[in-house]
Amino acid sequence: MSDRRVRVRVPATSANLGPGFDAFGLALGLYDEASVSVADSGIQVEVTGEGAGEVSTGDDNLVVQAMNATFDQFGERPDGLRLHCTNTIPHGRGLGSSAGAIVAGVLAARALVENGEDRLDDDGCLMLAASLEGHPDNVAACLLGGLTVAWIDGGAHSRAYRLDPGEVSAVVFVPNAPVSTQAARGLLPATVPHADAAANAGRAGLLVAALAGRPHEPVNLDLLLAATEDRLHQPYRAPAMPESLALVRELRDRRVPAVISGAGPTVLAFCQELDSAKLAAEAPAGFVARCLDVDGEGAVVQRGTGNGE
Ligand SMILES: Nc1ncnc2c1ncn2[C@@H]1O[C@H](COP(=O)(O)OP(=O)(O)OP(=O)(O)O)[C@@H](O)[C@H]1O
Ligand SMILES: N[C@@H](CCO)C(=O)O
Repeated sequence: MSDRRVRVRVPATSANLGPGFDAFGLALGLYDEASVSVADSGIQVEVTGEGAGEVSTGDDNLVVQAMNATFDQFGERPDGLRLHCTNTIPHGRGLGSSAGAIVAGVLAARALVENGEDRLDDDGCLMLAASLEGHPDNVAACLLGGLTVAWIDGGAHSRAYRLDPGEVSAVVFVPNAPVSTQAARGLLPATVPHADAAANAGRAGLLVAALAGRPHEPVNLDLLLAATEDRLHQPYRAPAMPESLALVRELRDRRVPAVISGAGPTVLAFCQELDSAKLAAEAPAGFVARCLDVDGEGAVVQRGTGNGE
């Protein structure tokens, strides 16, 4: 092991953004932090904030699983680990908590291994994290920050392209109860009508143009309204999150570009920063609203600073 301590900060992410199912991701300014130190024996996990008292504190903790999967790629596991997670990303809400946990684990393990960066490059981390998560959209945005478009080459190799979005803010409306990604994916049909796929392809292209067309200039929200239209996943998920779909419809009727964030049930609405507080104040009963900036940094690793306590 090279460093015996490391701290990793990972952003929340919103996947899909409407038409980009399993492809688009946006990093948001809400963060989890994992502090890890190598110990002589055993695994000790402490969690504060989101997930405390709920997620496992054993070997099957998601951050630990991702660390062990990464150590196994290097063919070396430390004798013991201390992990302290300080979480603010809510779980099972469509804000990329599982991707954050996986990316934190992969990057922490790589930083703890001798010459880790030379032996597992950033593309390798993306591939490993995506294989653990099952799809690449959230992990890509979590690793790289900004707006990401992810795809899978040859059925196995996850890749991603990062863009800087123009000036835009997000308000997330987070419902009280979670819906697991697994359950929300279970609602999707095996096939979709060709017309729906064609409609989504056009909107997905428009979304990249609308969000990333002019860095440092305000995003055109009228264009973004059209660009965030989706037919591939949101309608099928309505039975699991009817209030969220109703809120998406209500906001869109008022010309606010709103989507289901990731697998839901959070609703993400795009706006200009000046309007975000007003929009958040209109959160209906059952939702807690937060104004979030886009994160441009992605995951950040600090060596020698994790105390694992
Ligand atoms: N920091 C964490 N530590 C341990 N386990 C976590 C952590 N974050 C998420 N998890 C696990 O992942 C589950 C949530 O994952 P899930 O994929 O269902 O939702 P999500 O990632 O929050 O949303 P989405 O994938 O739609 O963005 C939690 O219930 C928990 O088991
Ligand atoms: N693309 C994924 C994101 C959630 O992890 C989905 O919608 O199921």
